[in-house]
Amino acid sequence: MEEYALPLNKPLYGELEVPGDKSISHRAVIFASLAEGTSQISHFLDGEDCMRTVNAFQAMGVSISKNKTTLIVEGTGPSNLKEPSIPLYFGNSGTTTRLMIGLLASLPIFTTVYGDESLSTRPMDRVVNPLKLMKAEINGRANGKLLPLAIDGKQLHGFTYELPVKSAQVKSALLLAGLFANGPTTIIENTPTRNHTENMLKALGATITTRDGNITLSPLEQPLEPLNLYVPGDISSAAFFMVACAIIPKSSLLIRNVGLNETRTGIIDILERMGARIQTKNERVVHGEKIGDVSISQAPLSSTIIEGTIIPRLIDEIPIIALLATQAEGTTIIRNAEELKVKETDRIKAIVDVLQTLGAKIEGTDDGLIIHGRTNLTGGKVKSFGDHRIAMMSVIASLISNEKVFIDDTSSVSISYPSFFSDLNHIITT
Ligand SMILES: O=C(O)C1=C[C@@H](OP(=O)(O)O)[C@@H](O)[C@H](O)C1
Ligand SMILES: C=C(OP(=O)(O)O)C(=O)O
Repeated sequence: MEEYALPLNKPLYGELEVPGDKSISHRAVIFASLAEGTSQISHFLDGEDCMRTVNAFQAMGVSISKNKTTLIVEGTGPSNLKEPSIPLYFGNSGTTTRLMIGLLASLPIFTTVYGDESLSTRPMDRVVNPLKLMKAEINGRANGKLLPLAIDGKQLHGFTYELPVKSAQVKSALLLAGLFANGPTTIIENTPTRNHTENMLKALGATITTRDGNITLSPLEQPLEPLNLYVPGDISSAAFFMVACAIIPKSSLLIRNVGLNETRTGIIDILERMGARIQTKNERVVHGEKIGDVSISQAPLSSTIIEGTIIPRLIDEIPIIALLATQAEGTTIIRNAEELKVKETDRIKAIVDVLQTLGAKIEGTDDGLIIHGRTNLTGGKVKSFGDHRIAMMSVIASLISNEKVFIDDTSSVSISYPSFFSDLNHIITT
């Protein structure tokens, strides 16, 4: 058990820039590798998940070098990607896996892909089944539902597909496959999910239209252009400190250069709605993505209902939003968030387990959570289930608990936020 003897209830104060956005970092490596020529990606997130994507392209012969958080990618173009001689290991990263399955299915190479224990339980049929409709040849455990998978890549058929799950990973996998198909691909999305793939494809010269939830992509006729990209700060990482500031008295923080793409800013809407003092400033568009500074300070909070189209706009922030709700007056209800059950762990169960242990009044439902606030959190021994977002939520909970919180393992923070503890130490007042 690790001990969290961080200064309890000390305000957070100052300025900070969080590491690059995980979703954009993955996509930047993929498109830079598919482009022909040299790309430069600065403020890249060098967390474990994004490095899995880097390693996959290195195994296919792409030269990628990293100097601090700047990546130089010598894109080979799709036809020069080599067949990897060993299986590709995707660790804990759902995004790497789903996106790469889509791409690999459409390239003329044979690959096998696998992951860690958590990833090996996560559903892959959500990408494998539609790819099979495009005539992909993919086999794997449980009839292709689970890793490991063997992918016999070939030219696929363009198609029209209505997404049955609210998932940007599925959408992106099919768009990547569609880039090299023999006709256009249309994805119908009833609830908008993060649109970084579409934004980047547009910026790099692909023919793609997005209207009323219909995304239509034409196969590439010429190579993608190399990128020169600054990756905005990850709002999903900033969310931990936004919430910490909202619940610790006398806190005040400015987080600079945060990605403010509207498909990701549900956390800001919820903080505003619950009464936190939060403002975005200095908004601008950098390489097709909105970016700005976020200032936040503590204020009395009230409960809310979180459901419907906002859910994909804050899906990864639900663990920290649950903690926020324990500090708000009244009952907060989260619905339509069944996707939480197939993340790194069943996050509905994990959130309830951690917060109940710390004395919160919280129950899980089939598609969300009910949280009765406001409660003073006690200390206790909690398990993070090897899930980075549960570990970081538990650390923030320790900051407002009356007694010490012991967390079994926090090493998973390096999956999405390797500098989480040093950033926290930087803004914590002593
Ligand atoms: O496309 C992406 O980069 C991501 C999409 C989301 O997953 P789903 O598409 O499964 O909802 C999110 O939870 C994940 O952290 C990153
Ligand atoms: C769900 C997440 O990531 P992934 O699906 O890429 O593993 C996450 O980062 O919270």
